Formats: sequence, C-alpha cells, structure tokens
Amino acid sequence: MAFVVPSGSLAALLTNLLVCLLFLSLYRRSENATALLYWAASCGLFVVGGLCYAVHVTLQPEFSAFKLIGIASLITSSACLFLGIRCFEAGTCPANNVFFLLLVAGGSLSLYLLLKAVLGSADGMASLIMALFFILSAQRLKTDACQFTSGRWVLRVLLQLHAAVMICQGLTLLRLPQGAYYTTDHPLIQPVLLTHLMLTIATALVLPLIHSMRQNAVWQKLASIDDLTQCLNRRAFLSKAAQQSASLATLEKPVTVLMLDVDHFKRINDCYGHLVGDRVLQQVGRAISKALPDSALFGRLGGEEFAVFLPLTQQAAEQVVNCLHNAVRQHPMRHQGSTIAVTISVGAASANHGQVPFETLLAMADDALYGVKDAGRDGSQFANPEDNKPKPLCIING
Ligand SMILES: Nc1nc2c(ncn2[C@@H]2O[C@H](COP(=O)(O)OP(=O)(O)OP(=O)(O)O)[C@@H](O)[C@H]2O)c(=O)[nH]1
Repeated sequence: MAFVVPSGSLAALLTNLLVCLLFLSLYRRSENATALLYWAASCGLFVVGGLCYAVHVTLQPEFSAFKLIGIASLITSSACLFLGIRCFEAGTCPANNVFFLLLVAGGSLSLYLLLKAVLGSADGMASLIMALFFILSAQRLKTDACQFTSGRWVLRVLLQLHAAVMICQGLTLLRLPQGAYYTTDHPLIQPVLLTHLMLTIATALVLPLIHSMRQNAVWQKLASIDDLTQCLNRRAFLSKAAQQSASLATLEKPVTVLMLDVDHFKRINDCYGHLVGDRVLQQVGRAISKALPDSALFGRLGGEEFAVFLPLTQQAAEQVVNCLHNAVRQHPMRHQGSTIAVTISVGAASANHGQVPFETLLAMADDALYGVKDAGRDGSQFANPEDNKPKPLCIING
C-alpha cells in the first residue's frame, strides 16, 4: 500500500498544475487581475514544492537542498494565495506585495530551520505555516462588507476547511518518523490528500466565479456613474427612478421628481473657463448629494442639469428642496481669492399616491423648471399633478 500516498501526491500536483494553467489563461484574458496571477503562482509554487520534495525523498539524503526548496515553495505557495486575496480585496495589487512575499518566504524558512534545529524533526511545520496562511486569507474575506456575500462565504468556508486539512496533515507529519510521509500507509494521509484535492478543485472553480462577479459589478458601477460629478448618469438615473416609481405606484406610495439646473452657468464658463465650470458642477453635485435624504436617487441628466427622485409627498419634498437651495448657496466656489456665487433653479412634480407615471412627472418637473427660469431663477416651483400643468405652489426667490 506504500504506493497509495505517492499516487495521491501526484494527483494533487497534477491538479494544482491544471489549476495554475486555468488561472494563467484567465489572467491573460482579463484586465487588471493581479489576483489571478497570484493564485496561479500559488498553485505553480505548490507543484514546484511537491516535485522538489519528491526528488528529495527519492534521493533520500539526510537533509537535502531539494527539501529546503520544496518546503520554501510550499510555504510561499500559500502566502501567494493570501496575496491573491489581498489583491482581490484591494481591487488592485498593493505596491508592497513582492517585498511581503520575500519576507514571508525568508521568515518561514528561517522558522522552519529553527524548529528543525530545536525539535530535530519539523516536516509538519510547513503544513502548519500553510494552515496559518489559509486562516489569514479566510479572515481577510471575513472583513468584507460589500456584495457577493454568498460567493465570499463559500470561499471563506473552503479556505477554512483547507486550513483544517493542513493542520491535520501538519500534526500527522509531526508525529511520523523522519521522511516517513511517502512510505507510511498512515490512515490520515490518504483522506488528507483527497480532501486537499477536492478543496483545490472547489476553490479553483469559486475563485474565478467571484472574480468575474466582482469585475461585472465594477463595470456596471462605472457604466452608471457620471464621470465628473460621481452621481448617477442620465441612463442609470432614468432607469432606476422609473423602476422605483413603478413599484411605489403599485403600493400607492408618494413620489416626487425634481429637475435642477445651475443658474447662468454659461456666464461662469465664459468668465472663469470650462475647468472652473467643471469644478462648480462637482461642487454643486457634492452639496446636493450631502443634503439629500438616503432614500433619494440623484443623477446628472447632462450639462448643468440634474434630477432627483424622492419617495416623498410634495409637502416633505418642499423641505428637501429648501435644503438643496441652502446647501448650494452655502458652498460657493472659491477661485483665485474671489467667490463664485452659485444658485440653482428647481422644477418639481409630485404624485402623492403614486398614480402618475414617472415620465409624466419628469416632463411636468421640466415644465415647472422653465417656469422658475422665467420667474427669475434661484427658486423652485411644484407642478400640479391634477391638471398635469405646472402651477406655482411655492416660489423661493433668492
Ligand atoms: N464646464 C462645463 N460646461 C458645460 C458642461 N456641459 C455643458 N456645459 C455648458 O453649460 C452651458 C449651459 O448654458 P445654458 O443652457 O445657456 O444655461 P445657463 O447659462 O445656465 O442659463 P440658464 O439655465 O437659463 O440659467 C453651456 O455653455 C455649455 O457649454 C460641462 O460638462 N462642463
């Protein structure tokens, strides 16, 4: 039965090699996915470590350089996985990763040699150090606070199981006589290797899956955000607001739509230049975002025109509109020692029982906005939903 363990080890090495190639091919196809490269390196180093260890066992010297390289590669392998998780979390590669990797490899090897000198036998220490990296990786995922909760939960469990398997392997090896790993038909070794295999395969499937889920979410976010102001862009705002409006309508809940326009923005551009104009738009966007309640949707429709969707009655929305005027006034732009006064005009339309389609509210709010501009700007006007015509219910002129 002595051949059972080596064949299990060979299967583990082959699996890691295939996973390494899978991650490498994914890495070549995806952009900015350093995590995949680290995960490929992790499996690659595991194969190198296993092969070096096998050469050492075949030659069977008392203590060979192959064993040392094998142990170092195996430990660095799990450290690479940890770095892959770090890159994944950061969304990019932290600058100090390579230095950290060298530190880990050097530190772990020194620890190994120290334990070897003190204990006489420290074969299992490599497995325990690997377990430590699996635990650290799982911990890193545990602190995650955003989406993909289920994918990350699965990955965390896989890493924790892997850590448990490595601890079992480590404790088993520590109790075996020197070099007996490949020759003893120990009852624990075979299940440990099998579990290692299955966990590697499972992790190899889950990792790219959550990686692509994350990429998709990042792209979706990029596609829905306005570059300049960081609020929703036109397409995202209109589609989200229409969706929310439809679901609120079925519940007969109130809905208010605001159209906001920066007053005399052309003058700002003409006087100070387009770059300053851009900064004014950013400032206005920030001020409005901060002043809005959490339930609001806020987007830039284009140019100096913004829109807000509020799940509020007209009465409640009027207070929000007042806050928006104040917020914009209280955050004037400073440019070369002078202050650029900025005001906004707001057209609004409410449906207190959600019975008016979103598109109609938007058009009514737009009409109301024209009314405010005609009335002199820096004010607001609510359209009357009953006759579908803008009617001045509230004018605040600055
Ligand atoms: N800096 C900058 N200017 C922009 C941007 N988009 C549109 N504009 C400018 O915004 C100006 C809008 O001018 P108008 O539509 O006449 O509006 P206004 O001057 O604000 O006048 P009222 O709305 O009537 O108060 C134009 O000069 C556009 O070139 C942008 O992203 N950045």
